[in-house]
Amino acid sequence: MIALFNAQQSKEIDRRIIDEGEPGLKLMKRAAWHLFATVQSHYPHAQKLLVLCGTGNNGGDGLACAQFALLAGLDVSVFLSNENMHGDALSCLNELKALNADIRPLNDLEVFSQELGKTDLLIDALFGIGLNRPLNQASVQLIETVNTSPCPVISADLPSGLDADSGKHFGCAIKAEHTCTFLTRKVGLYTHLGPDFCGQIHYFDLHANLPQHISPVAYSHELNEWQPLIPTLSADNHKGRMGHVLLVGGHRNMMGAIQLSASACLHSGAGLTKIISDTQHLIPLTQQQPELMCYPPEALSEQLRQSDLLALGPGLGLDDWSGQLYQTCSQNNLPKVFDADALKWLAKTPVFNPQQILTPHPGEAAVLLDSDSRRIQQDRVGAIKAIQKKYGGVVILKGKGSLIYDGNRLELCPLGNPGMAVGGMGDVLTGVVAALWARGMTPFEAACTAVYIHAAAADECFKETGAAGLIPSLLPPKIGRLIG
Ligand SMILES: NC(=O)C1=CN([C@@H]2O[C@H](COP(=O)(O)OP(=O)(O)OC[C@H]3O[C@@H](n4cnc5c(N)ncnc54)[C@H](O)[C@@H]3O)[C@@H](O)[C@H]2O)[C@@H](O)CC1
Ligand SMILES: Nc1ncnc2c1ncn2[C@@H]1O[C@H](COP(=O)(O)OP(=O)(O)O)[C@@H](O)[C@H]1O
Ligand SMILES: [K+]
Repeated sequence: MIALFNAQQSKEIDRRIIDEGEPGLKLMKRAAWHLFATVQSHYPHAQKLLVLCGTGNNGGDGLACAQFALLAGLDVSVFLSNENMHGDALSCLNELKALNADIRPLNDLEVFSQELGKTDLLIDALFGIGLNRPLNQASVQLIETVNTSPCPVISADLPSGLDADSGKHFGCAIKAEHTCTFLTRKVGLYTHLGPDFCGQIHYFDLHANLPQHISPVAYSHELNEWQPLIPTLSADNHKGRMGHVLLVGGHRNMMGAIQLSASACLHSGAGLTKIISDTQHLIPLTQQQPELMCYPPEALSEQLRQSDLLALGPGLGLDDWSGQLYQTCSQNNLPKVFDADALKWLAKTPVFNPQQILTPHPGEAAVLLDSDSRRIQQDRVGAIKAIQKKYGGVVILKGKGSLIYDGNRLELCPLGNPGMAVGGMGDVLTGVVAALWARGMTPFEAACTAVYIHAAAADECFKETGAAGLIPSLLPPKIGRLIG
């Protein structure tokens, strides 16, 4: 399990550690030592190092790293955005000056660019967690110069330009091959655009005693911490114990959506997987997957009485046919998983219900909050909390760094890959969530376990097929194996 913090908490932790007697300069030197050790282990042949330093303590990390590199015999050039430094960063600057280091002001982008062309590796120490406003034009141009150069980058604490809280950037951000992050793991490294900019993340606690009473924004676990929570099967197991799931959706032309959910639900171990769908789909659905029990819309009320859990939305549609099914389902008090079009129906007449799991992607989250997906992505943590507050239950906000929130705990799943951005991938997740909840897990555990297993199955598949070959129908058998 790892804990994820935002910038304000990270600053508070930093301050407390210093207040308790650990000098800031010592922490800075340790951070710099890890930066330099990362240079040595990942770029052992680098001879010429360029260190890009801002005016804050992030710049201080860079200056202290420059000192280690210089003492180790590397050819080091330091570019300073501004000489206006203070505190520990100023001490590091003075130490470096005493070594007659090559320190230059960043006042000519052309000179910087030429130097970068002769460099084996860049240390990015321009901005850390102190970045709190949009970058000015000069900083944007500087970062773009770095990003268009072939020179590899190690970022100190986080890629400069990235928002430690949300994973958005403040105009643009440095694209690093490695990011060495210190004291806390920042949530923005793991969600939204963060993973695109960070490269490989290395965490260093700087041998400090982290204060325990600051609760993190979110946690992240390993897949194998969720798997043991899946109920085990007794020798005299029978299908009545494994949950009866009713899936509702699959309007005309959208049979595939409900079919994918149903297949995932079956492979996740549900005792009975039943479908209410367009009448024309009933025979093909059964022919393709004989284990499924398929019913026409007229059988909905009867089947609601005979099921443990309802999953509503994949391929449901938004017309009268869909609306009638939605009305009947929403009035029923079975536990419910809402996905896809069901979320759009829910947004029309919001109801607070603790017995539900909502699975929006950012576009659907925007509908639920009457917002737009760009704003959702810029503050995914804020968005999932707002949805949960408005609608209740457990919410899964999908996308890179999928979040799961129950009003109390926030989990971030770091697994998954961009090949998952293909129609039908979310329908598969719905089936897994429904099956695990119906099998007796708590809704939060079912949601987390399903998200991790779904993403892990997609990562496994990606290794075999690549991104383009990763299609949702390949996932259910892999999901079955991961569930066991
Ligand atoms: N004890 C410590 O002091 C430690 C600090 N550490 C480093 O210190 C960093 C935090 O240091 P700071 O709080 O000084 O923050 P930063 O080094 O991120 O920089 C803040 C500076 O950048 C300026 N700034 C913010 N947004 C800007 C923008 N858009 N355009 C131009 N300038 C902007 C601020 O006015 C301020 O001067 C961490 O990220 C980490 O790298 C680590 O060395 C761990 C220990
Ligand atoms: N870039 C990505 N990285 C990780 N996971 C992703 C990425 N893009 C999509 N996903 C995952 O793929 C699934 C897509 O779901 P969704 O958008 O609802 O698809 P659909 O509605 O077509 O079934 C979600 O689980 C989401 O988290
Ligand atoms: K940085």
